[in-house]
Amino acid sequence: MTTLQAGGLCQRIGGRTVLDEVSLSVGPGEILGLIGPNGAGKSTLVRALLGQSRPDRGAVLLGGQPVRSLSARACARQIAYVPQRPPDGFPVTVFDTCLLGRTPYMGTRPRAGDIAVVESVLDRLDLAGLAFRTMDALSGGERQRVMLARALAQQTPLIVLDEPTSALDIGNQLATLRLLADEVRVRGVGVIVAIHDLSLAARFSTRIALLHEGRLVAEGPWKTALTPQTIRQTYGVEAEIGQLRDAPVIAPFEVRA
Ligand SMILES: Nc1ncnc2c1ncn2[C@@H]1O[C@H](COP(=O)(O)OP(=O)(O)OP(=O)(O)O)[C@@H](O)[C@H]1O
Repeated sequence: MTTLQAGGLCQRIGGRTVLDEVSLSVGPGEILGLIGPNGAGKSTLVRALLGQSRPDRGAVLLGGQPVRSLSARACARQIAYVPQRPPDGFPVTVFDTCLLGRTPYMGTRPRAGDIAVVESVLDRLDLAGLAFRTMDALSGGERQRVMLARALAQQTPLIVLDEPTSALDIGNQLATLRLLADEVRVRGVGVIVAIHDLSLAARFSTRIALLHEGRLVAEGPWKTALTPQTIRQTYGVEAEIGQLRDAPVIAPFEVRA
């Protein structure tokens, strides 16, 4: 199985340091929850991990190879990506959008196996009823779930998701994270998920990476990475941390004066 490793990533954009010596890795069977306030550098880090940008310093290795040395097809066979903002809607059906996830394996046309994978993923995400609706005729949350379906159809050992639950109601947020946890448990994939909900991040991640002003300020199990001190330091809020039915609950109360 494939491991994604980043070492010493530094990036300056517009005269500001947005990534500062960031090192992390994710391998099979892990969910790394990437958290941090707005502007902390999560999306910038995700772009570097995917080989979509070239950091000023540091390296990203995918399966031991520099990610930017791999062809788009080789990369897409190893990492699926769910973007922060699904495309606004374009007149392509949900089915064909998911079929795009099979592109790294296809010749000029899909085979029966590709169609079967897409059908099965749409069933699993309860999207079969929308299969022949076009993307521009979907709600924001439905579009976001189709992007997740496309990533699952890609059947990669790694999945990187940038705020995949931002447009979802609480039921679909929970369903999405449970589905990722199942992928990790059943298929042994490795997941990096950037997410703002600290309770869900703590509950579903095997490790948390907390970014602040481009620096990794804490990394490890949620109980050590998410403390009242680290939350105060990064978000500027006073938070209470508790548990309900064994699930962590992290509630913000006061914004620090
Ligand atoms: N093209 C750009 N030009 C100038 N600044 C940029 C550019 N892209 C990103 N930045 C800045 O880099 C910083 C990190 O942005 P990034 O999108 O990685 O943050 P984030 O942690 O994903 O934030 P959010 O939670 O709001 O999505 C921000 O201050 C942002 O304004």
